Amino acid sequence: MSEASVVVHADSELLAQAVAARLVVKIIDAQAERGHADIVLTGGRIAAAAHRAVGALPARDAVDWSRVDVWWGDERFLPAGHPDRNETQAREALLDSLPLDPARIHPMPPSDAPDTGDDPEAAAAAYAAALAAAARPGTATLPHFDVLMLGVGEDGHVASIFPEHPVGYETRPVSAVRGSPKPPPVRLTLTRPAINTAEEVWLVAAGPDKARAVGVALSGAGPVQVPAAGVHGVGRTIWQLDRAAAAEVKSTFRSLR
Ligand SMILES: O=C1O[C@H](COP(=O)(O)O)[C@@H](O)[C@H](O)[C@H]1O
Repeated sequence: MSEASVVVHADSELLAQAVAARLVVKIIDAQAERGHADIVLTGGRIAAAAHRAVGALPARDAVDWSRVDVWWGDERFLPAGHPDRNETQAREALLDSLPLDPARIHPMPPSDAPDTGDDPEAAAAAYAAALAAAARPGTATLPHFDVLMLGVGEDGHVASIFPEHPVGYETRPVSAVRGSPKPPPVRLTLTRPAINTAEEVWLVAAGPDKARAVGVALSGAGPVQVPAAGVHGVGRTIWQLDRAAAAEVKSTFRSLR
């Protein structure tokens, strides 16, 4: 398991810009190394700000967007185009402005998909099949994720893995989530074993409401109690925070910007 590093930025705007810059460089490096890149997006407010920041970066043109596969770490199980879907928000904030190959954008199924309909378990299985179809040679179920981004909830949830929820024990790569404590109640999520195959996992959090969850997650909490404590990249795990979110992080971890 990789050691986590923590990078703290002065405020949420700088954090979003730094995440965006880091993402563009990561994609450029992955394309140089492998010919293409697989990135996993997250939802939430700081993710939306980072997506907008990528769109505003001149260096975005150094990426060959036609060779980027876009996946999601979780989704709110709602009809296609619903404004609360993580996919809808990412498309509006960034994806619609990039020359991506539509066949390489892989949203989790909506609740009105023609094949899986309003059945979240069927939708989770369909997403698992899409991931398996793109699996790297020699592995059965998942692509090589160059970078997988995660927001962090006030309760310490990541993706749609909520504290003490049965999904915290799931071993399949994708799961339906019923009874989410945060609306909407039905969601889809990559599970902890799937997340932990990514080369880099970035946990991104801003604002004072996240300080407690971040501090506890970095203090050795259990992964079912505090899901943010249980995720890591194979190569790197990077917590990218603003000062407010980092307020309860022990000083040994902090690298102030
Ligand atoms: O519902 C969700 O919330 C988290 C965190 O969102 P934030 O607005 O508090 O930053 C997000 O990471 C997750 O993808 C999303 O589905």
